[in-house]
Amino acid sequence: MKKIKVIYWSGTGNTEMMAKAVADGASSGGSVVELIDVSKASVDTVAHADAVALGCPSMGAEVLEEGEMEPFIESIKGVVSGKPIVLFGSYGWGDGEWMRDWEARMNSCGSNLLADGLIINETPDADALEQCKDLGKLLR
Ligand SMILES: Cc1cc2nc3c(=O)[nH]c(=O)nc-3n(C[C@H](O)[C@H](O)[C@H](O)COP(=O)(O)O)c2cc1C
Repeated sequence: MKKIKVIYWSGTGNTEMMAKAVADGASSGGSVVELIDVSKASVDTVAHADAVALGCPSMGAEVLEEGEMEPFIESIKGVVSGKPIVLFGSYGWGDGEWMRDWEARMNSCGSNLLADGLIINETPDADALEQCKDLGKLLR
């Protein structure tokens, strides 16, 4: 059975809602799925996973959240080569630049990105949550 980790940071809950839906989709195939706040994740969490979903909203000026998510992504650079990964996150007023930069960064570490990063404007509606579930299914 596959071990799938959904690791996220969320300030006001929008990306957390996405993360729960991604985890829902990922578990629909009987895989073992764990939803983890990034503050409780480590390099080993990613290293020992068969597939990983990473979620973070656009923060700062089109960057990852800098206190926890940014250092975490930096820390996992050495263990993501070939790893099946999907990225997701909520944003406000931008055009998704943070996600494009994040994808490029994961690609440069050799990650196996299974889809384009899923970006949702502010609070996900029912359709957005379905998109999150579908994203999660790719990890199964
Ligand atoms: C400090 C701060 C910086 C932000 N910077 C951006 C930004 O550069 N681009 C953007 O599109 N949205 C930006 N936002 C909006 C958030 O990405 C948006 O509200 C998102 O839904 C928050 O997700 P969360 O509820 O998971 O924290 C920012 C929000 C905050 C609080």
